[in-house]
Amino acid sequence: MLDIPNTAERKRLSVQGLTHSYGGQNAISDVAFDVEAGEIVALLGPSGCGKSTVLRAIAGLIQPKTGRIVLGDQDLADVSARSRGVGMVFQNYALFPHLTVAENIAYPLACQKLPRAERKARVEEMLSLVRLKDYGNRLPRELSGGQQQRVAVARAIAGRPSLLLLDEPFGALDRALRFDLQVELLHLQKTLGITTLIVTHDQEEAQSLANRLVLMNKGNVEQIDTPMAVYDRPKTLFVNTFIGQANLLNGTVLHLDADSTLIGLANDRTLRLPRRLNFTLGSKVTITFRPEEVRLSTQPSESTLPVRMTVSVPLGPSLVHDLVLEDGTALRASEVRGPTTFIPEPGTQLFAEIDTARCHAFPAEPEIMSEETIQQR
Ligand SMILES: Nc1ncnc2c1ncn2[C@@H]1O[C@H](COP(=O)(O)OP(=O)(O)OP(=O)(O)O)[C@@H](O)[C@H]1O
Repeated sequence: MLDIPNTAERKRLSVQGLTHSYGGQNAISDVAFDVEAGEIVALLGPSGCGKSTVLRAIAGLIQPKTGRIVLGDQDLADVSARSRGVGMVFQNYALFPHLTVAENIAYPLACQKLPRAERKARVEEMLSLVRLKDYGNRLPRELSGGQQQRVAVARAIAGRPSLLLLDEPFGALDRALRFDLQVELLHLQKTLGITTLIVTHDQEEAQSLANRLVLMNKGNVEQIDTPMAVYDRPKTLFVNTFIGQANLLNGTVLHLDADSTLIGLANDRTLRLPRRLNFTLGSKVTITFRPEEVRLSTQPSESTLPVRMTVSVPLGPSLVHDLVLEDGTALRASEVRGPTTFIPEPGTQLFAEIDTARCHAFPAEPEIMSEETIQQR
């Protein structure tokens, strides 16, 4: 990898109160977040939540109804898409099919009216950077998907943008190649220090690439945090179920003490959380916990819930157990597999102990209660 100092001026991106609608329907509402200079942030959320709309507004491809976008100390409201100093990479590469790799990379430089000699040097530099030194004379169709995407990245950064926007850049590639390109992109981004915003619906991609995640749902931002904080301390039920797997139990607040809360579950079962929840007595709540926070045993104790084994599946180093509670609610438990790990037969009666210190509680949401109780993505 080349050492290229000062390829672009590092700039902070600030998105404030961004709202946009298509045909009267709000696609995004009051979206606000910052990307620090040189930082990589992922915009993450399910299909249709408004991620691309945010990206398009930042790139200047659409004019938002309200809100401000500031790059460095410049408000971009009156700056054309071309003059924003933004490099973009899309899922479908969008290379010019009739131009060679080198000509594709040189294209934005020609638009910038960079002198020919400098253009040539910059193309060489970019080809080295994305490890395609000997491919300059090929046409895009003579490259693999991964190589084409590397050219798209090279073209996006050739003009030394101060902001790089990536919209599902590896969505069309298979898993192994995705991973390789993610590692490469990280390396490139660190080398160049370009402020980067990546849009993805793939939580693993977001978690492995980004310093911070912006979680979007139905046009709104629900949480902005580091990947670990989002996993460990989700602020909403949506975030909790979208990132990683979560078991959901519906219950009612039965009793509140100074340092514990008793939750009533189906079949007169109860769960005691070791803290006072911020709910009133009688509130309907949804209690969540991760599969790795469930321990199974063959003997009941005061704090266990009876469960019946549906199936146990070995997944690489772990063993994943699908279970049902007495009322039919599905429950998933996982454990690290060892040489002596016991794999119970389907139908076995077991007892689940939930790590109540790590449970989260949210106001019950009727539409989620009627869905499958274990959310898997
Ligand atoms: N040009 C358009 N005209 C009308 N509605 C649109 C247009 N573009 C997007 N929308 C709608 O706006 C909402 C947000 O779309 P957007 O493309 O920003 O979502 P997204 O999170 O990027 O989704 P995906 O991951 O599927 O690309 C969706 O409901 C979508 O149907």
